[in-house]
Amino acid sequence: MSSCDQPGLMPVEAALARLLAQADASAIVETEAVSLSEAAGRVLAAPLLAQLDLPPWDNSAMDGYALRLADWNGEPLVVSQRIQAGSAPQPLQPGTCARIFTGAPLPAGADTVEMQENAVRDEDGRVAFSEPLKLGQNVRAQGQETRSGDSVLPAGTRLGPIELGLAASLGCAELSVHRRPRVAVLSTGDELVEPGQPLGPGQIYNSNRRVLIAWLQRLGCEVVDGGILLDDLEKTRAALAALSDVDLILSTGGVSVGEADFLGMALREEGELALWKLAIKPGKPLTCGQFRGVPVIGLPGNPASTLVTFGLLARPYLLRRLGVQRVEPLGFPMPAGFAWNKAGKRREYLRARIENGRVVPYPNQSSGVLRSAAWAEGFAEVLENTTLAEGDSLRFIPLSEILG
Ligand SMILES: Nc1nc2c(c(=O)[nH]1)N[C@H]1C(S)=C(S)[C@@H](COP(=O)(O)OP(=O)(O)OC[C@H]3O[C@@H](n4cnc5c(N)ncnc54)[C@H](O)[C@@H]3O)O[C@H]1N2
Ligand code: MOO
Ligand SMILES: [Mg+2]
Repeated sequence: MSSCDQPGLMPVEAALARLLAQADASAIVETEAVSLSEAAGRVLAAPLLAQLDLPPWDNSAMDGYALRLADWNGEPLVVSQRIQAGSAPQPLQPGTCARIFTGAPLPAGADTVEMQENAVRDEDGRVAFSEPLKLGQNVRAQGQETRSGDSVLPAGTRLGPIELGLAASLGCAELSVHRRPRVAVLSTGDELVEPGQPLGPGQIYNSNRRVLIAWLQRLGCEVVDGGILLDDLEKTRAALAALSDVDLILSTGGVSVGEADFLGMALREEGELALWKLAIKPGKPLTCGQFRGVPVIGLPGNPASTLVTFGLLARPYLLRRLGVQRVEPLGFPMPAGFAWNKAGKRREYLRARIENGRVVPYPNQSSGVLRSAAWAEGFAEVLENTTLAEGDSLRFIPLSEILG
């Protein structure tokens, strides 16, 4: 990644634009074929082309009777066949109708279906229709959804339940997807201990590792768990050097201006460092660069800072490397349920909920408080240099938009 020579705080948009440009330049192009059962969360490497028409043939949208409208003179019709879904009908005998069910193929010659609620059968089994009929009513025409050869999903589509269902509807058993990005997770900090171990003096449990590993897995990444990295320049250098075969090294902590902030030192010595002091709160000291050619994103260690910067910057970067075009959450406008009196230089992402139609922030917005995010339903965005009165509109970004 190129270094940043801009003084002061970099706006969030500018940082994201740089990250996405880097992602485009290092797109993961290798592909593999996966079965539909393995494809959830993966990204299409080629457009999905329809191999057949959908529906494959004209069929009935209702349980009722199929007829050829031009043959009907208003008199009751004899029922000449019964067509269930999954059967192959005979051509319609002229001047008759066919009993038909939803999803069953229309017999050749029929062009109209009347639902059974508007049909009356007499003692002879003939059918009279009580309402006027319209040509083509209740017929789902062949190809009305998709024509063979249509591109139904573009390359770069993330495959969720709907896309998998669409592929299945077209008979695709396998899809061509980008290979999973290999992402190494390093948790830096002498103070860190894994859950299950006793806490010594000055120690805390490592929570960022769990957040990132679970989140990356949801994003379809292959995770290389680098465990805890002690605050030591030589160890940092060695840990980075051992990760020469990953697509991204993602670390937490050790990026501020403290004397134990070794990530930046290692990058400066043997790679490239762009220490982007971002106009974002939490998350200001996000660090990006490369170590011996491997991209590195150093997220700030405070748990809420890790969460916000991963969600708003590292996640879009990773998705873009897979060719996903729209990678930023949209969110939606909501009225603030609070006043914001002090305009800040950094854009704030408050961990917040919606209560009674208004956005309410968690009372403790310290960047060390992960509990704020567990309570929250999303981020309330307060733009830089902005004050808010209660009722003013702000953008609310639901966590559900970024957690997958
Ligand atoms: N003099 C200054 N000090 C700080 C500044 C500054 O501008 N000038 N920026 C502050 C901001 S903003 C942030 S954010 C933090 C970022 O610091 P680092 O990314 O270098 O992170 P550490 O110092 O290593 O840790 C910060 C905090 O987070 C805890 N932590 C770290 N890793 C984990 C983990 N895996 N799980 C749970 N908690 C973790 C760590 O114990 C610290 O409390 O710097 C400010 N300082
Ligand atoms: O990014 Mo820091 O978390 O603003 O405190
Ligand atoms: Mg640290």
